[in-house]
Amino acid sequence: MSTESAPKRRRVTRSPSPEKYYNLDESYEPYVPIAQRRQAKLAKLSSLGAASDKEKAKRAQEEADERADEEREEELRKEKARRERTLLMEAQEVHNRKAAEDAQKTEVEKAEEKDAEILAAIAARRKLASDLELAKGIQYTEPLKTSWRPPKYIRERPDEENRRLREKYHIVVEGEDVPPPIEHFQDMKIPDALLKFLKSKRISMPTPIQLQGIPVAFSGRDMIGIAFTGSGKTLAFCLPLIMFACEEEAKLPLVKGEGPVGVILCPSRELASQTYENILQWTDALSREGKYPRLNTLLCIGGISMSEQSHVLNNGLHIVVATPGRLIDMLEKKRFTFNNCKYLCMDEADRMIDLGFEDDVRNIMSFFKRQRQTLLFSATMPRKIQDFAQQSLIKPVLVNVGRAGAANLDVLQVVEYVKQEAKMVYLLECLQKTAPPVIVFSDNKNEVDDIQEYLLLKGVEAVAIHGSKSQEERQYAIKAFKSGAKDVMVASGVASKGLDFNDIQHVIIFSMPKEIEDYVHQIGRTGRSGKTGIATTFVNMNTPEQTLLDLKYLLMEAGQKVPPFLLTIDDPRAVQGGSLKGCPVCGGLGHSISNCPKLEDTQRRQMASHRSNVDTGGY
Ligand SMILES: Nc1ncnc2c1ncn2[C@@H]1O[C@H](COP(=O)(O)OP(=O)(O)OP(=O)(O)O)[C@@H](O)[C@H]1O
Repeated sequence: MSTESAPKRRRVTRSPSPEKYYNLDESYEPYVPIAQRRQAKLAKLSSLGAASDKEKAKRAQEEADERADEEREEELRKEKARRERTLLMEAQEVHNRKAAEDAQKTEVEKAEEKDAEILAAIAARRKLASDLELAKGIQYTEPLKTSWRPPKYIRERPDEENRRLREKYHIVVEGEDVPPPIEHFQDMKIPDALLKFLKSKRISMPTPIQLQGIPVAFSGRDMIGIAFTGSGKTLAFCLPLIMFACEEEAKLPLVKGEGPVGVILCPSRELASQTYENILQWTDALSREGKYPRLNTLLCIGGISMSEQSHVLNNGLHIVVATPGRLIDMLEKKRFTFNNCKYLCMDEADRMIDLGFEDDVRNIMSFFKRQRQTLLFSATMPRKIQDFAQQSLIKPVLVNVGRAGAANLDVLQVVEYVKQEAKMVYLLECLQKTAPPVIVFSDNKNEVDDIQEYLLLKGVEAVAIHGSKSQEERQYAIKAFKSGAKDVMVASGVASKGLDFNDIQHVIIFSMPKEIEDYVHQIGRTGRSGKTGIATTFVNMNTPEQTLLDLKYLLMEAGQKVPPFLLTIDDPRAVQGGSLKGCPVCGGLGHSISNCPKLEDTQRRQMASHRSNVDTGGY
């Protein structure tokens, strides 16, 4: 509306109207003068006074009820508080009692309790058996039967004589009805053709692990075989499989699509290749004279083309030597089956069962359709792994030559303190100690490459091998080194376990591995099959103290010279008066399970949280 067009009005001042200042809805209360209000109140009061006695009594009752309710609530509140106080006091008492008990416990006892808790958590691991067997509750109770028997004179030999023989060869056995030790290959009923071949390789008398292990395996028994590096374990588990395969082939020849009858599992491709080569030599020697059948063996490892071995798969297959990954792949693709497989051997078994491979092993076991003979071999086998493995074996026999994890006594161990920056130069000097071949170990792949480069620059013929190299590079390095074309092989842990190189003169450990078991395997590349060798190890302030302690005790156990800087390291357990048992997880003598380098940090953390959950009732 335009102000122009509106009619002009006179501005009038008026008192504000109720419409302007108040909202005229139900809430509007007109003004009541005070005298009028007093009048109304009096009237109301007098009407109240006139209320019936009944209503008064009712109101009084309600008030009494309310008061009673309040009192009851108050009582309950007090009772609850009293109970809470009692519980708190009890908890406090328990806490005080526990604190007093703890205060009385020595540090050693506390440490032992903690170790026991960690061990219990490890023991709770799932049994090492196929999921199918576990699910169906299949449990075999008797070992497999074989037709092999020792000669009569050995069968009739008194137990006392068997015990004496074991003592003579430092063999410790555990288990029921352990088959007798046999001192001569001939008495093991090994075919002449094979004996002749072994003799040509200067293998004429069985080593301790062979003289007890082969009769155990020939008898069809499950076994755990532990003996130091280079003591001939490979023959001890391959020979029984070869003889078993011969027997099966003689009974009913295998045709395409049938077999294998036995499998050997290895933790690395290199070790599997080496075992495969050995089996080829031994089976060739057997069949050469025509009395024994030709056996087909398949190498089943990653990084190689399987089509090259199609001729093996086109015939009946007797033996498979494999690494877990490729084996599972082949089984899943049904390139062969384990329907008739009755022999499973795991070389370097502690590694196979160890955290990384445990599930693969279970998976592989689930492909077996019938009872099998299971054998586990290694130079290092901590008690905990032995116990764990034993639950999965049927009436197993433990054959132990020397302490599991002990160093080979044929290796002269030298430990030197070398500053980090001086290592390369000192390595050159060290290489002069012996003639080639020499292996240099470092667990760091980059360091392996650096060392090789440095040696090549200095004119040393060196090859290198580690897990990041291609399979061809790895094969080339091993071939060149084995053939003597190269003097030095620089290697990471991959080459340490089980590899059998001819007459290694010297092993140089450029970087001390954290786990003492790895050290034992690494120095074990020299001093094999009765020869002697030298191992030089560089340590410095980067080497963890507990590793140095493990090393110190290992040197002492092997009667080696302990350098002064190792002698000065005190063992906290000894200082506290604790017992100096080997770690049940890695076998290291210088620490307990709670600071075992092998128990990975994450696992330790998991266990700690398990413990605190139990402590606080958190489950
Ligand atoms: N009875 C024997 N007499 C002499 N030499 C043997 C005998 N048995 C095996 N050897 C030789 O000893 C060497 C080491 O054998 P093998 O590789 O089986 O040792 P290992 O115990 O498996 O060692 P590692 O623990 O390092 O794997 C091989 O060269 C093998 O030919």
